[in-house]
Amino acid sequence: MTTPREPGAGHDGAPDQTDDLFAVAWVDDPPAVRLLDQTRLPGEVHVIDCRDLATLAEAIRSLRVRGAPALGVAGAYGVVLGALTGWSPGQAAAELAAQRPTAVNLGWAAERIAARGNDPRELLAAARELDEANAVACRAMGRHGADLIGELAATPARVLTHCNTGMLACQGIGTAFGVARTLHEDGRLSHLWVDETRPLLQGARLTAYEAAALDMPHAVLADAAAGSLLGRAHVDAIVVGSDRIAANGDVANKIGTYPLAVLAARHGVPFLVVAPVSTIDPATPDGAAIPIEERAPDEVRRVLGQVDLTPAGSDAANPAFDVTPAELVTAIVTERGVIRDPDTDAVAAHLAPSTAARD
Ligand SMILES: CSC[C@@H](O)[C@@H](O)C(=O)COP(=O)(O)O
Repeated sequence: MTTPREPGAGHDGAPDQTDDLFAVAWVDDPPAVRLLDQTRLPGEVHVIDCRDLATLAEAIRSLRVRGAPALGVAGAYGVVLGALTGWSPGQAAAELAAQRPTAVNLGWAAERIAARGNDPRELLAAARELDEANAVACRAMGRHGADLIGELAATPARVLTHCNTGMLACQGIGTAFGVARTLHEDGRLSHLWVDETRPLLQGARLTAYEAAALDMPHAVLADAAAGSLLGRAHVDAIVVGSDRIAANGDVANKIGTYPLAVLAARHGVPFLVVAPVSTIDPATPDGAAIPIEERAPDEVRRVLGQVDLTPAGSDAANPAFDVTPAELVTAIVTERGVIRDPDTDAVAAHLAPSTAARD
């Protein structure tokens, strides 16, 4: 199956060259959470329909759907699916949230939908609302982030990013990738440097796929090459997403993000974190309290499950995320605007006007 959306519908109402791309969709008959299987990209555009919670849970665990905001949408529709297949909404939310412990959007969205009661029609309406709000938030983040780069760096800018934070991770145009895309649409992106993002290569496989589909000037690099590019002044700004932002502004994101923040500080380059307000978790006081997902050693020992890299007897460490201390973050960009020099007070002030938007 390859055409999950109406041709030309776009992801936020605006037609683009990536209309066949999506992360998550709801299907009515028979009820299913439809996913574009991201483990098969870029080679194959393959769609799967999850008709029960166990199938969806496996898909989330194995990164067929991934990226914090898209996980939130999958969790939201997952609660609807659960309610239609014999689960209580609360149990369904807990089951889904347990699959990816670091990405706070998953549990947040699932619990938010579950709190709406037991009527599947009511749950579906709420999940659809959340899905659509994501796309709107992405556009706002893209604009705020692009304008901030225009202020902090020379444009057209050479931007470096990590992992995949585009429409595959978000449904809308993306978080960090949405900033690069907005710069591109403005004619202010000179080049996008794409970290390959070991071990699962979300940058090489997914971000490059989206950048190519949008004709964005880009190049993939080995993660370890970022320091060389910064050392030679080939990077004007680093822009990343996040899976959870603590109340003090510490940021969890894909493993390899923290070294980029250190490099950015060393070279005086702005380090921007772009994420919706729903990624800020006021219940997590600081980075040390963020649960870090440990994944299977084989993801490191074998290339995409196919080629052995290490001798049979070698163990491997595979933390999926790292934590960047707030002091290394130039600014956090949300759909509401910019948190400069984030700390506990600045984050609280950003949330203050309408905590209801997150709760
Ligand atoms: C907009 S997405 C922000 C993060 O979710 C993204 O940078 C990331 O780390 C994704 O990790 P993944 O393990 O692929 O789900």
